[in-house]
Amino acid sequence: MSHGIQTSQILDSHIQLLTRLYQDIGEEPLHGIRQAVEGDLDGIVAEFYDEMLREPGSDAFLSHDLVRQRLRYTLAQWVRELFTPREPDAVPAFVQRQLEVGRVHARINVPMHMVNLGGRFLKRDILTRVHREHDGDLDRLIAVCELIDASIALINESYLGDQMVAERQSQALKMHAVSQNLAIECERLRSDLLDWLRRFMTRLYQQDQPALTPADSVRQSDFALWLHHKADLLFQQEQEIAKLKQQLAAIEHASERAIEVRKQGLTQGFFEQVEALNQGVTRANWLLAELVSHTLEMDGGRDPLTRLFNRRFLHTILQRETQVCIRHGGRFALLLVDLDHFKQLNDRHGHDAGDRVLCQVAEALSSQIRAGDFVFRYGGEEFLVVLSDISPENAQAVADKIRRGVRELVINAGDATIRVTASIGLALHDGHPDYSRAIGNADRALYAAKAAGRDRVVLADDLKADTADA
Ligand SMILES: Nc1nc2c(ncn2[C@@H]2O[C@H](COP(=O)(O)OP(=O)(O)OP(=O)(O)O)[C@@H](O)[C@H]2O)c(=O)[nH]1
Repeated sequence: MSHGIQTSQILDSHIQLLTRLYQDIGEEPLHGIRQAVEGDLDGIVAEFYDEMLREPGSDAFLSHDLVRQRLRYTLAQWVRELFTPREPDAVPAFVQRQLEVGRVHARINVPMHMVNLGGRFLKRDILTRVHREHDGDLDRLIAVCELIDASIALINESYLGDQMVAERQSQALKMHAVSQNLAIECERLRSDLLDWLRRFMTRLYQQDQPALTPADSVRQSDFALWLHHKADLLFQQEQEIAKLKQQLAAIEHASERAIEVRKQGLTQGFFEQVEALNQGVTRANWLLAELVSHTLEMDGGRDPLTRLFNRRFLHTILQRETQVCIRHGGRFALLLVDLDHFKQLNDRHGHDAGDRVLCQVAEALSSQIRAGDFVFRYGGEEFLVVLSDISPENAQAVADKIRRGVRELVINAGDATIRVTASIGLALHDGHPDYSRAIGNADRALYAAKAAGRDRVVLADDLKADTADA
């Protein structure tokens, strides 16, 4: 998931603010606050939890046993850390930890008003204790408010950034069809450039001394206007757009040269120039088509090689699966499928053969799952299968079927035939609101499958130590 929304400027201002805050409050008052809090940290956490659970809707992300256990621990840590004196060089790491809290909230889908409410409960509880311990010392009370507010602001900032990205992704998923307009626009532009070329050539051939005005320049074509005014807004591939602009400049140059040499008649040099112009236009049209098809693939969230989903919609899909499971019961399963010794395969048979293997494995995976399941290309030779609403036994059976399916593939690579195997880590969603736990579990199971000799399925639940973070 992208965390790019927190621009460095915003981060810097948070760092500066907190650095100043810690300096202004000073060590001694902070120790005092911490002492007052530390004396009854369990009480503060318990009250917080009880109060939050009284809020309608909070059980969706608070009622899981692991959350309960972990929350007690992490909240206590958070409070302790907030009121610990901090040297300026320790502030950036502290800021990063607050941002991470916001990201977890976004992943779990905790509504922001709940976070703010939590902040208010904490403030009230902590202020009460500091007031009692320090005889209502105003400076300390203000320090408590300022530190909690600054930290909640950071958490919310990062939460909003991630929610915005998630919202954009789910909009994009829904609006996928709209991007098809781009393909139509691309066709129109390509034919516009060809039209320009035809008009230009007609003039060149008809007139010995072509009197071309600036309006005849390729710069004035729809293609050029679109490229200079709109392409930057539509596409993110700056380098490709820059190439296209260079190509347009080359066409312009070739057309000016063609006018010059035409003045000497229909010479060999003229025909060479015409040929250069033709090639320039063909290349520009090719570059445009590449740009658009790449964008359509990215927009559709598809991996260009295998046509499987890329990671783009992973967050949206897993978050929805998690919510469905929490609301309606049932479990989903994750299979992390990694091809064995793929590097060797590439080295022995070449990268193209490796690509062919990936495509066939992708097809095999897609053919083994039900209509409501998803397959993602998760990384180079790694795939993630999401099996929705499935029992542990059935998930295990699908995983085995997939493993056997990969094993049975015979892929032709020139003279050779290639066989592959896959290791699979299987994890069932355990009801925890943060789906990244299930991914972590599948990852550990995959690692165990590799370590145990590959070409096998390992179930995360069978691993002894579950070191996942809640
Ligand atoms: N042909 C091809 N190869 C790729 C692609 N993406 C990643 N790879 C290659 O996949 C290989 C993965 O190698 P490793 O991560 O070392 O894993 P491995 O060789 O499969 O070994 P194990 O996973 O331990 O069994 C690398 O050599 C990558 O270059 C791709 O799109 N096409």
